[in-house]
Amino acid sequence: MKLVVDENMPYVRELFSDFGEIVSLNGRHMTAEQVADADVLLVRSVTKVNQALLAQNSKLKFVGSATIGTDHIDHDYLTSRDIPFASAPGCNATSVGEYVFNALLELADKYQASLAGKTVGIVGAGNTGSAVAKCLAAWGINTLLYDPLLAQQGDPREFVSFDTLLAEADVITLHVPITHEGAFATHHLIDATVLERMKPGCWLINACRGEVVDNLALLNKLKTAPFPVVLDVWEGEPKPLAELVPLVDIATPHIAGYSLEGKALGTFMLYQRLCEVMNTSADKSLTALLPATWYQTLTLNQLPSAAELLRLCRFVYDLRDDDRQFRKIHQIPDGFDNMRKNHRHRREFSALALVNADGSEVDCLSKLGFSGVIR
Ligand SMILES: NC(=O)c1ccc[n+]([C@@H]2O[C@H](COP(=O)([O-])OP(=O)(O)OC[C@H]3O[C@@H](n4cnc5c(N)ncnc54)[C@H](O)[C@@H]3O)[C@@H](O)[C@H]2O)c1
Ligand SMILES: O=C(O)[C@H](O)[C@H](O)COP(=O)(O)O
Repeated sequence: MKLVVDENMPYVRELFSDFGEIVSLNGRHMTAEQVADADVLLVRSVTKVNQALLAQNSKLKFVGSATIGTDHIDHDYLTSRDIPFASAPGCNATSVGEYVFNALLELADKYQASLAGKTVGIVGAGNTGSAVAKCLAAWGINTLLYDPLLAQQGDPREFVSFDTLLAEADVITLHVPITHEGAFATHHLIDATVLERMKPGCWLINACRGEVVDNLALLNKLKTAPFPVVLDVWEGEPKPLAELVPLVDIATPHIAGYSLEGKALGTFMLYQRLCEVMNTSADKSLTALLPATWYQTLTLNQLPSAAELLRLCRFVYDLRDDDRQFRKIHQIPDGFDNMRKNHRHRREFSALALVNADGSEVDCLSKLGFSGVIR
């Protein structure tokens, strides 16, 4: 079999070599000719999988996307061709949760604000929104959930209306898929009108899809009435609105989900699904592939202050490094994609084991709400 895969997918050879020949390609520029004789196609979010890409291929047996979002997939077309498809729901949700938590700590530090008194409005309470809520709950930070679809489905959590969210949230963080139709379409959910309705000075974080925020409206707002903004995703990726970048507090190139664990789990979930489709047993283990837990001696109090917590979070993942690099490269041709391709995968908190300088165990990660072994 021939497997055509996005070159930015870790552990593909370790997991899929038994199935046949692996051809790694640039996902953004994959062509119909390149996939014409593929038996299996494994992509990430930058490959549009549709009739234009697949029309020349009559033997495709499986398409997988190692991502949470599936807006790049023409599901109807795959169904019409009877081609099995799998994505990787939730694979990088912890990574996004930790990114948003780190971003909040950075903003609090920059503006000398306390997170304790803030109310964080989470738009979309699925896997990534819930991961953010978990981190915040562990620190006693008040959250409001807005997710009319889950509310309608009888999810037992408490939800608020969009009006309440806008009226009460001191921070709004976005965790919805990009959708263009229906009562709850998310395209430009945050537009000029909504930006005016947010509480004055409300912080805004977008780590879902760029088009959920009207970037031009945001630019115009920031020019006249600046407020704290974190953008991991941009309208028009890989070419973000150049004028917008200097006006936001933290700017990164769609890497909120780029922990090693998150990316690896995406690949692994496709491996499991392909094994099912091919009726073969999945005998490989993700744990065996990931590098060992790493250890570090830090001097920390059992209940870290905000400053200590920030230091710990920066130790695991210093968001400022990605922000600094992004500002330098975002206008260079291919800068956005090259930064993503060469991104040094950060580890999640679950991969970290901490001991105090005196050798005692540090308990603060459980306080953070992150799962994992703490030694
Ligand atoms: N920046 C990144 O690296 C990154 C990583 C992972 C996912 N994402 C994006 O984030 C999106 C969400 O991921 P997830 O794992 O939480 O997905 P999910 O499907 O688990 O949850 C999305 C939630 O949004 C809700 N929703 C849909 N429309 C809504 C609306 N108009 N208002 C409020 N809620 C609405 C849904 O009911 C659902 O509960 C993905 O679709 C993807 O586009 C980005
Ligand atoms: O939907 C997702 O899972 C994320 O947006 C994903 O992490 C984006 O990364 P990419 O697929 O572009 O490498």
